[in-house]
Amino acid sequence: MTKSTTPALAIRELSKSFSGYRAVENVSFDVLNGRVVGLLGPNGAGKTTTTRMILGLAAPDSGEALIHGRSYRDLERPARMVGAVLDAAGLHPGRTGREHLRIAAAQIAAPPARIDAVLDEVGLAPAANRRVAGYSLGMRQRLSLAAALLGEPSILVLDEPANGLDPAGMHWLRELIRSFADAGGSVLLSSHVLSEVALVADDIVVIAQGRVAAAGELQSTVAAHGGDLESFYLDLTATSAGVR
Ligand SMILES: Nc1ncnc2c1ncn2[C@@H]1O[C@H](COP(=O)(O)OP(=O)(O)OP(=O)(O)O)[C@@H](O)[C@H]1O
Repeated sequence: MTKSTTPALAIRELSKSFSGYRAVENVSFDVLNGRVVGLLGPNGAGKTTTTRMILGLAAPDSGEALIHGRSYRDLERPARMVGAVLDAAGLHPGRTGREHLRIAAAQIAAPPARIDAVLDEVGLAPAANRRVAGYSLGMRQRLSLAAALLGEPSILVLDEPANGLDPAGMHWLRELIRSFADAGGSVLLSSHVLSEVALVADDIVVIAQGRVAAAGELQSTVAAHGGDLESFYLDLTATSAGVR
């Protein structure tokens, strides 16, 4: 893991508009080393757009997203720094899980031995030689996570990673995230499942209508409000029920 006193992720006044529509406005927050940060917000709040800017998949209009002090596009070996699970839709149905990982490993020059290691880590080894077309949603999520772990990154950016996982899978994912952070890694976890976030996150960032509505250490932030994470979240986002 990368040891550093700078934040693993430093999001600084990020803004992004689409055809004049301000999807993300002046968003700033940090993800510190060894912390799990839950990124929460209603549909259309700007979470995915923020995540895409962190990963260099969308260019901000202003502001910056720094990964250990550098933008994603300036990283020499980004997959060794950041692993991302955005959605499982990009998987080719005709390829096996192992073939997917072989291609991904070659792209980032990860040693072939990593393929079996990550298959074991995500519990997909028994299905590795089956075509992705026959995978359940939860198995596809596990495969995406395996690909994210190939480069042994110190940061994980996960967008709805629990989608499709069964209760045992959710428990497994929580343990994986927790042990990743306990070993010094950092996790940005975007999720609508508040109960999952409450169980695993150290810090939360709530985005509503493109802006940061609240950010801070989970327990103290929720305690200061009184009630639980759900009532806190619902109060903060009450004006943005329904998509923008
Ligand atoms: N490529 C794009 N072109 C035009 N508008 C976009 C584009 N990407 C996102 N938007 C708009 O920006 C806003 C923020 O979208 P974003 O996907 O970031 O929200 P989100 O918080 O991830 O939502 P969800 O929880 O539903 O995934 C939405 O109003 C969306 O319609």
